Amino acid sequence: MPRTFTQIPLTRPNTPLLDSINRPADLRRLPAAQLGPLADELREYLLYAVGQAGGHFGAGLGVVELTIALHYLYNTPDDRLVWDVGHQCYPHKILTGRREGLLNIRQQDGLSGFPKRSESEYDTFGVGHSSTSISAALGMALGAEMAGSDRRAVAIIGDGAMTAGQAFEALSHAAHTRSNLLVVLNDNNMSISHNVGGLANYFARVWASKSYIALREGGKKVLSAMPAAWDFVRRTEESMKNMVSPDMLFESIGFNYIGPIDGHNIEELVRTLRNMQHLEGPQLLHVYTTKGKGFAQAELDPVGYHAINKIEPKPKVQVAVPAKPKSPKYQEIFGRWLCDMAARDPRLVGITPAMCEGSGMVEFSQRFADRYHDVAICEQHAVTLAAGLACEKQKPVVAIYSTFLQRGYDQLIHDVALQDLDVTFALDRAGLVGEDGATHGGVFDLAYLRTVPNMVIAAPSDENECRQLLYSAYQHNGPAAVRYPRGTGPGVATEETMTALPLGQSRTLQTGKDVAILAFGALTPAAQEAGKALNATVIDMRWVKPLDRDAIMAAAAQHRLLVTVEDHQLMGGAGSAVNELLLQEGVQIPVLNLALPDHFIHHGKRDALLAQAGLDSASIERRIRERLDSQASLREAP
Ligand SMILES: Cc1ncc(C[n+]2csc(CCOP(=O)(O)OP(=O)(O)O)c2C)c(N)n1
Ligand SMILES: CC(=O)[C@@H](O)[C@H](O)COP(=O)(O)O
Ligand SMILES: [Mg+2]
Repeated sequence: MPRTFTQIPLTRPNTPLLDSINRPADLRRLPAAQLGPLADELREYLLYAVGQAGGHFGAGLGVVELTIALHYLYNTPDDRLVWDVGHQCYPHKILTGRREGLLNIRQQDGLSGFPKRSESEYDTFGVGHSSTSISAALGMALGAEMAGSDRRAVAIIGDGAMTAGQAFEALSHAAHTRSNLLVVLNDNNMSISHNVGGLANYFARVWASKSYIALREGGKKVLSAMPAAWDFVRRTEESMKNMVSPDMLFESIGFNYIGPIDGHNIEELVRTLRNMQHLEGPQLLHVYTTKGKGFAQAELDPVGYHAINKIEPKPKVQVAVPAKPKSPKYQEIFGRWLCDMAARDPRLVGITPAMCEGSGMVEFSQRFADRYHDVAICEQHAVTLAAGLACEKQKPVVAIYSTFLQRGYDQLIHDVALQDLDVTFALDRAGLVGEDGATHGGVFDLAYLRTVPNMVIAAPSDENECRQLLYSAYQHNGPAAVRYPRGTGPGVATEETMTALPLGQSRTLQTGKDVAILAFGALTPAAQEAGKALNATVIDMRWVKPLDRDAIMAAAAQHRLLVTVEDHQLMGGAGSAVNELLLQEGVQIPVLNLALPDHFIHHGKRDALLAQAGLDSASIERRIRERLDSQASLREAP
């Protein structure tokens, strides 16, 4: 039985067995009887390391035994393990030579919080977004077949990730190719929030069906190579399964379904996986686990312990510091606006694809339960569902992380914008997100949204602007997006009243000379600071689409240099939009576009990453001065 911990160790625990494993080959030399004690040590080390570094917590604790069993039985890295989402990969990283590196996970230059091909040969596929593992593992299985290799491919996917369409697309195709692919369904009955929907209910019923479990336990675990005496048991089992088991689902698709088994019973895991290892064709092993397993509070509160912050050491000397009122995060500004708006407008419907807490929708989900839809990890469905609601004159608000809306892009164009439907997109985590890194960067949305006819896009510069622009976008009768960043803003108090700000109208924050800074969104305070030092004009543009044409033309006429500032890729972003406008208008003026460069920005602290990209106030000021200097020297040149 795995041990249960009640405290996160703050000093390095003694883990002699774990320390002897520097690669999975070391693990494979252990006698099976040592795997249980190893799981205890691994779990304790995991608690310690995540306490030191912060990061995803509950999911990793839930797959300690599964990770050990898979690396024990499969010849990794030659055999391919593909982790879905990847937030549960910390035990995998510990066993694959990155034990000490875990202390710096998600920190700049430290390990990535997700599997990453450039980090280790054991990380067979880069992830972060969910529900890709079966497709990728199937591709690997087919690739092995083509190369005449007998290497195996295993996808490990959670019940949350299994709700997405792509997972089913891949299952269906795997059934067609009959490839040697193992899908391990790690079912803990949790997404980040409680997993919702028919599939989740189905899995829960299976696990609850003790009679089926008892029958299966009394019988044979793997249905292959079955002696004749098992025929009767098998027939009985088949009929039981038809009542309660998901093999109705998976077997009718074309998978050989085994399970559910207890994913914390390492002996049973090893036995079952070993039996399945050489079965031909697509296999699905259903494993039942507990999110947060082994840490009492996380087991009780898996939502709260999905991820944790680093545990800060207590200062030796306590200094009395006057408490500073905590600024709300943008997600809270959104959540409050959503409740206020819903109280006013009975047509408002709030939709989240499995990100209730992160999107600040907990209060809304409780107060307006009949108008709240957590659709599970189904971004595409979320967008088209909203389109359908809008057809019926309801007012859907899709709260979605910028990075995850990438999944719903065709739906946004084809189902929403093309029909000019009245859907509001609250795009959270726009810009760099920090510790989650490149997989989660919300740095493409302006490029992919502003090319779409009928879309309007707002980029608020502070908390009150966010509230007012959400209101304005909601009032707009058509598709509208409001993008705002992860975390807190500059601390501007929000006005209770909501005022619709005119579409495509900016506000001038200060008037200066020579330089006009056109700031889009969250970097406006940094731009303003730079603008003060430079005595520049600073305009909070508010809208990326439509642009405030008149303000830009006036700024171009009155200054020597236009500067655009945004936390988005340079290509296709707001600065590009300004360039296009100037070109179309035939205006010739030097322009400096300050935005993110054309490479992926990996994990680290958001502020530090922005500074490195030259987008903090000091860098903005320096880059503008450099441009002014080079313009001056150009003018002086003979
Ligand atoms: C496309 C996409 N949408 C949303 C998310 C955010 N997300 C990360 S983990 C997670 C829950 C996954 O649940 P499950 O697969 O069951 O794993 P568990 O955390 O339960 O181990 C969600 C919604 C994501 N990573 N990718
Ligand atoms: C793995 C994943 O996709 C989520 O857990 C994500 O890390 C949440 O990000 P936030 O912390 O910004 O809500
Ligand atoms: Mg789950």
